Amino acid sequence: MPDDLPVVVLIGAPGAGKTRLGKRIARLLDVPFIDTDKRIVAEHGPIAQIFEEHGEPRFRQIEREHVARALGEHAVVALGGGAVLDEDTQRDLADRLVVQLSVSAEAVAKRISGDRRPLVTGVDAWSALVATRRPVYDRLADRTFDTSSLPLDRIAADVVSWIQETTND
Ligand SMILES: Nc1ncnc2c1ncn2[C@@H]1O[C@H](COP(=O)(O)OP(=O)(O)O)[C@@H](O)[C@H]1O
Ligand SMILES: O=C(O)C1=C[C@@H](OP(=O)(O)O)[C@@H](O)[C@H](O)C1
Ligand SMILES: [Mg+2]
Repeated sequence: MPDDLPVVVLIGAPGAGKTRLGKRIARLLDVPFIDTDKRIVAEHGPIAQIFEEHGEPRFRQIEREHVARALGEHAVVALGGGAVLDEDTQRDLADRLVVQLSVSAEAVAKRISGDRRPLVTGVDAWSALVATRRPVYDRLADRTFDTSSLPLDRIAADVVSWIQETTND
């Protein structure tokens, strides 16, 4: 894998586990971990506040800048769930190794209760959001791993094995 490209990019629904699993996958592979949302928050403050004060389009603009930068770094990169809506990001992801993390509505319900994500106000809102995005996630992903029922460590190990098989070909 070239030094200036991500080892893997994680995409998928909010609550699928991109942030948590990304951290574990990076640790197992001994490479840096980048969560684009974390960088956005460090620079601009809480995501809910950006949405409130400047609106979603401004958040997507800021997000695109951070995604573009992260996609040029050697790391495990976890994107926010809506980052793939950007057409430039879709183009960029076409030649990166991309893993989609998926989760069922039943499993996500527990994970998103009391959530601070502005677009995820409940399971119905989550389901509607994911239904519109699913074709994009599916089109961009080289492989999908479901996170609904297995423990995080097991999924991280499965993703790492797959990355190693794929990149050793
Ligand atoms: N495989 C899993 N089993 C149980 N809980 C999980 C699993 N993956 C993620 N979670 C939980 O779901 C919540 C959302 O995970 P997070 O990594 O923030 O998702 P994302 O970044 O995809 O929105 C966290 O509380 C996390 O602990
Ligand atoms: O799905 C979305 O549009 C969003 C998902 C969040 O990230 P996670 O998918 O990591 O929760 C975060 O980027 C923001 O609240 C918007
Ligand atoms: Mg996340």
